[in-house]
Amino acid sequence: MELVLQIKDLTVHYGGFTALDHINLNLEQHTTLGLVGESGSGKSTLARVIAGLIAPNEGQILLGTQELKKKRSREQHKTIQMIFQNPDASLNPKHSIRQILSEPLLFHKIVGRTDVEQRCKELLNQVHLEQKALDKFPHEFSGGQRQRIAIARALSVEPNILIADEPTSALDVSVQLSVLELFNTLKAELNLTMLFISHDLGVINAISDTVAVMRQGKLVEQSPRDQFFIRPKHEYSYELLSAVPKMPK
Ligand SMILES: Nc1ncnc2c1ncn2[C@@H]1O[C@H](COP(=O)(O)OP(=O)(O)OP(=O)(O)O)[C@@H](O)[C@H]1O
Repeated sequence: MELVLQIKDLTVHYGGFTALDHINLNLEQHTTLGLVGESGSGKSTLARVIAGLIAPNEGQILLGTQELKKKRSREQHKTIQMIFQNPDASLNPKHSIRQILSEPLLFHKIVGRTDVEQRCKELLNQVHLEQKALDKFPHEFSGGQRQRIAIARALSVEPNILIADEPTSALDVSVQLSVLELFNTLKAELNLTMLFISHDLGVINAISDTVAVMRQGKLVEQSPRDQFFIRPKHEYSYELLSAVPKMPK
């Protein structure tokens, strides 16, 4: 299997506090890596460094064979897209859904002007929203629908890697499952490569091919999903698993 992303000895300090401590992690093409760990273990920091939102103090990020530096090219920015816990982080409230979806399509020259409308409709279709959504604004949608729009926006530029940071955690329990199912459908349909962050082991079990565990800024385990849930390698993973009252599946 081809490695699309390699993280080598990645370290991030916030002042005197070490949020990431020499992290090594590999992401294989067309697979989903589930990143799990307690609150404050460094999951979001890792996601942000990979997405280029924070510069690391030490270490390397390799995209294929190319090293991602602090200053990234437009192409490199396009390649890794991120979905946040709160969809509003990536949706401008003053813009219609048409504007929200067309802007990255045109900026990154994914399609020409004449094809933008059609591509926006296809993107909405992909996230199971109706085409009439194009004329509306973010506040006219529910939280789950807004997350679908954020997903469509991230997918619009045809990224190589999608990072989803707790994408269902801020949603009502009733819609969490449908958004998770959407991720699973998209994963299969589009052959996505994903880094999927969640503190919820049920969610991790449902979406991941591989599971990585973080604790206090360190990566303590990276194992195939089934192995992690049946026979984890690290003592801390056992602790996490035994803290869950009842696992789905
Ligand atoms: N900008 C910042 N300045 C200082 N400390 C920070 C900053 N961002 C995060 N931290 C600290 O770094 C540690 C890791 O935070 P991070 O958000 O990466 O963890 P997390 O595993 O994603 O947690 P959560 O699940 O609660 O989001 C935490 O102790 C946090 O308080």
